[in-house]
Amino acid sequence: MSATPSDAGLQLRSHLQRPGFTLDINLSLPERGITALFGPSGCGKTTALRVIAGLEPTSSGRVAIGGDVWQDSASGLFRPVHQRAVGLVFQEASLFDHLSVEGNLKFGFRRTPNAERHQAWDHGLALLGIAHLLKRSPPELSGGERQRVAIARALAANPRVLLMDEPLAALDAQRKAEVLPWLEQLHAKLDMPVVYVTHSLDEVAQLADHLVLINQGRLEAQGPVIDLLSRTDLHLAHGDQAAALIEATVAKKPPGEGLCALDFSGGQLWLPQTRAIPLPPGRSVRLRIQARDVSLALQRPEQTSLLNTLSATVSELHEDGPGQVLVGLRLGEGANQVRLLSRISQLSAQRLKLAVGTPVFALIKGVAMVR
Ligand SMILES: Nc1ncnc2c1ncn2[C@@H]1O[C@H](COP(=O)(O)OP(=O)(O)OP(=O)(O)O)[C@@H](O)[C@H]1O
Repeated sequence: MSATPSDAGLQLRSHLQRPGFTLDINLSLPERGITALFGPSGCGKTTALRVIAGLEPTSSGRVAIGGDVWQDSASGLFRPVHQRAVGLVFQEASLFDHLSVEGNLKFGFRRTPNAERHQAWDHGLALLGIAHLLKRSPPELSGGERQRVAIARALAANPRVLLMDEPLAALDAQRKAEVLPWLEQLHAKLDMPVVYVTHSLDEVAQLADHLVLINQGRLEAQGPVIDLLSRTDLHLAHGDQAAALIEATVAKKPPGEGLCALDFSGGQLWLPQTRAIPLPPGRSVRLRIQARDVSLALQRPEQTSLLNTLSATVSELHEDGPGQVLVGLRLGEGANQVRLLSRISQLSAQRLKLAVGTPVFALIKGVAMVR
């Protein structure tokens, strides 16, 4: 069956009943990029991943990728896990200790047609940066290296979809930071959907292109991660972790020694140049701006050490915890408008007489370049 635009990605419709838990979701995921499944513990993220993999035979519904149907309760079709082209990566890298890294990767190849092996081998080694580890055995690898080998092994099977269940959860902060850049490039370099279960908003901000929010077995929202993180009707925009993401481009001219300028449709942001080699002009980056790092003023402050002050318009106001207000802001014009969040005290909002439509200046104390 050939793929049509409507079914080119991954379709998942599942109804599954357990004592005290029901999964009832209907998802349509893009054919490329990283989709993060996010939600509280026990909401059904791992179960959704297992349904895609064919590990939950009691689930009724439909699973299809690119027009290839793996499960369809209406016609009684259920392909078991070994007949679904899925790459699986778990919290703990389940490598064979008695085999070298090379042996583990070759095991991943066992169902890959010979003609496809050479390219998949080179691709996997380069993508995960593990060519120098081939002769080692798994006990001789760090936790981060083990996970990179586990991902390469999952890719060696030439899957249609890569399923990752909290692949960084068992690693300490330093190892996580070591593996994240490798995961980050998967979204651009893999020609397949990656479904990524996580508890970490940092990982969502850095890795995800698309976000699926699950709550108590049900779909709360799904869409591009940039849209969802700043949607004030969703819980992610509230509380101390609230932050907006902005896609920007490195500008041609640095604004000063040791600084980097980033253009986006709402203006320009300046950041300290933290890398020894300056980022090339035109390079796309993703920025994360926390709501608590955005203050508001009615006039542009003339004398301030802050690097970034942007004109914006108040688009929403919501009470957000005791004495706090979450302010939704719009920057830029028309279809290219960008959303930002600001969390200020209720007293400040009253003093500034903020209302929807008030023009303000957003004073930005911190900007993190997350990718
Ligand atoms: N093998 C099982 N048998 C019975 N119930 C299960 C089983 N595995 C999970 N559950 C239950 O199903 C529900 C969903 O679990 P699931 O592991 O999918 O959640 P999760 O969102 O991945 O959680 P976490 O973030 O804590 O890993 C929970 O109520 C859980 O207790």
